[in-house]
Amino acid sequence: MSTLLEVQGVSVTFDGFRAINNLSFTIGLPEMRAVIGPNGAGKTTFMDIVTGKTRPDSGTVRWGDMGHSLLSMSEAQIAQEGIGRKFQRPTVFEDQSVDDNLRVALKKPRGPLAAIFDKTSDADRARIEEIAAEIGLADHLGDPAGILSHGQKQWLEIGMLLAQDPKLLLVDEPAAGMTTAEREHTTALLKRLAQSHAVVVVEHDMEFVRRLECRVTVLHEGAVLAEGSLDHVMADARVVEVYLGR
Ligand SMILES: Nc1ncnc2c1ncn2[C@@H]1O[C@H](COP(=O)(O)OP(=O)(O)OP(=O)(O)O)[C@@H](O)[C@H]1O
Repeated sequence: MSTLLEVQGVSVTFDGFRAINNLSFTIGLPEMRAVIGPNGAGKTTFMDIVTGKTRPDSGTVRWGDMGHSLLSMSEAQIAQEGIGRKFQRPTVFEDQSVDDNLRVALKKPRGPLAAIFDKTSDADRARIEEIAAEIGLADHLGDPAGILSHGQKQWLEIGMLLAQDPKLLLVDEPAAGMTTAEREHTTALLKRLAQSHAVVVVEHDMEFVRRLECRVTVLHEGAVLAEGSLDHVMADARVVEVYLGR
């Protein structure tokens, strides 16, 4: 496993309030990591920093073998580098088919002619089918995304991220609102993806985190409070305090 992302000594202040406080965080490739922490711990702000939406006041964010700084890149450049983010609410194109949703998400140079003639090459076709099989929607390629269940929409959005060939996937509360069967499917999908990607899952649901069977980072007041297996961090008195002491 090599280091893919290294956040070091990062701080962010909003109107005098220090939301991220000297945060350091490293993730390798491949790896699955769960990030947990009470409300306001800084989980969303952490993802905003990695994707370039929020710029830290101090610290470094390095990426890849060459340790390129993400802080000098735009949000679009960071996405291009291979960082994909999935927000909690699915944002698929409801009127378009599953197939079309995946096709528009494919990473490739799109000149004006490609857009006009809308050609799908054999390689694109194969990639769409491969992704649809991976996310469990191979039998739904012709269906409008709007008729999919909540869970299926979430998987489609993960598929749309995969179409961009990311190295790192940031996934915000993937299990929220899912049925038990959908949660199991999601766990299996994320675990498979983590064999060849870095996957960071921000999640409040401890049962879901347990099923991911991965290293857990606990954030509190914008810094890492504890790190290790879920059992390890949950046995830490400081972690118990921040969860139960409020
Ligand atoms: N743009 C902003 N302006 C002012 N304060 C902000 C801003 N963004 C975040 N904060 C504050 O920074 C702190 C960290 O917020 P953040 O959303 O990162 O926490 P979180 O761990 O994702 O919380 P939750 O689990 O509730 O989503 C909070 O106290 C929040 O109110």
